[in-house]
Amino acid sequence: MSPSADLPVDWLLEVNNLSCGYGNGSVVKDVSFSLSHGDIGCLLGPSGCGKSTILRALAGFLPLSAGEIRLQSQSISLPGRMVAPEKRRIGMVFQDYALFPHLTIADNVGFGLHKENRSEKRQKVMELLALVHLQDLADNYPHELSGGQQQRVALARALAPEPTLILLDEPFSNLDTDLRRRLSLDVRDILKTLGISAILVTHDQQEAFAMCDQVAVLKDGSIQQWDVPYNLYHEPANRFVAGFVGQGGFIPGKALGPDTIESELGIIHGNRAYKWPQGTLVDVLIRPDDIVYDADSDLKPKVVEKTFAGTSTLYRFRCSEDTEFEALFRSHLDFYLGENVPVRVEADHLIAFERTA
Ligand SMILES: Nc1ncnc2c1ncn2[C@@H]1O[C@H](COP(=O)(O)OP(=O)(O)OP(=O)(O)O)[C@@H](O)[C@H]1O
Repeated sequence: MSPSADLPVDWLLEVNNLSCGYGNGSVVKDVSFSLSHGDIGCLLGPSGCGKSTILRALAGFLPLSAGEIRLQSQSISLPGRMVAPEKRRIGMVFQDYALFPHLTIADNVGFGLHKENRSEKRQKVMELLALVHLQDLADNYPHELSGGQQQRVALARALAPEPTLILLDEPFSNLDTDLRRRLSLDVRDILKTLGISAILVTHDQQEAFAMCDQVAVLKDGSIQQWDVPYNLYHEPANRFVAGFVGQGGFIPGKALGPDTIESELGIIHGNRAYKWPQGTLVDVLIRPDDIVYDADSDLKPKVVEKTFAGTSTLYRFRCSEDTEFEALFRSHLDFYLGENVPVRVEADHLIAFERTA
């Protein structure tokens, strides 16, 4: 859980109004967020939005043009002043593992350990390898391991110097879907067990939601919302977040009252009051799980697309040219293309934005 806003917080990481980029241009603009001790944060967004650039600034590889980065209340980056990367106590795990091919797994993990004597080092390395379930492969070489195993070694190596913060740059993107799901949960467990905070960069929102306590959704170098996954999905701050996070699309509507909207799907009541005057034209977010099958409903949109996905089927329905939406039904509810299906809206969260065009 994140601390409540009215309590004084002992932040591990504070990023205040950070701007940075390459050459004279700013790629990241006025980014601010804070991470508390033991939390896992995420930078989520489309390709090119600046996720890795923020990570490079956190690691100390990129100077700031404005703002400040503080770690454990110490300033580590300001315009014109940076603590060197190796002095930050920040570990990194990359997409391509970046293991040394000529070193054994044990030597890879122990590479950054300089203070310990030989036997202390071996003991620490074996403890870390046990943590990532690879103690039996200590004397093997990287090329003898699978991608998932190599990424576990990379994590163990990053954890060895006991960093304050770990940065994970798309660490699972070279792995197949099943493995990346399992490994992301394993990594979360390991970090939580050790109480180590992390920032994960990913464009996979399922991974972000499963692994992280706080997520920043980025667009064009700016944070659109920094929040817990539940709020990003159910309380998106703007239209971009609403469209980027989760499935769903917008249908046109008209405000009848602060929490009531009239649309081709009927009157939609919500859980929040908006300040629009009555009659305001709005776009309402409809998620596939907001639509339920109801044999008694008079609303009977037509199936225009159908995607079978095993236990469920995703339907695309059309009421009119302006009003199309998706619905996810258990696959025993089997309808044919062109069929008119009785449905109704069952949305706990009313998400709508004033229509701009
Ligand atoms: N070394 C560089 N020199 C100049 N421009 C760069 C450099 N690295 C990245 N950029 C530019 O900065 C912008 C943000 O890149 P960044 O790698 O931070 O995006 P990203 O969100 O991590 O994208 P992806 O998900 O594709 O990795 C892009 O427009 C990119 O072209």
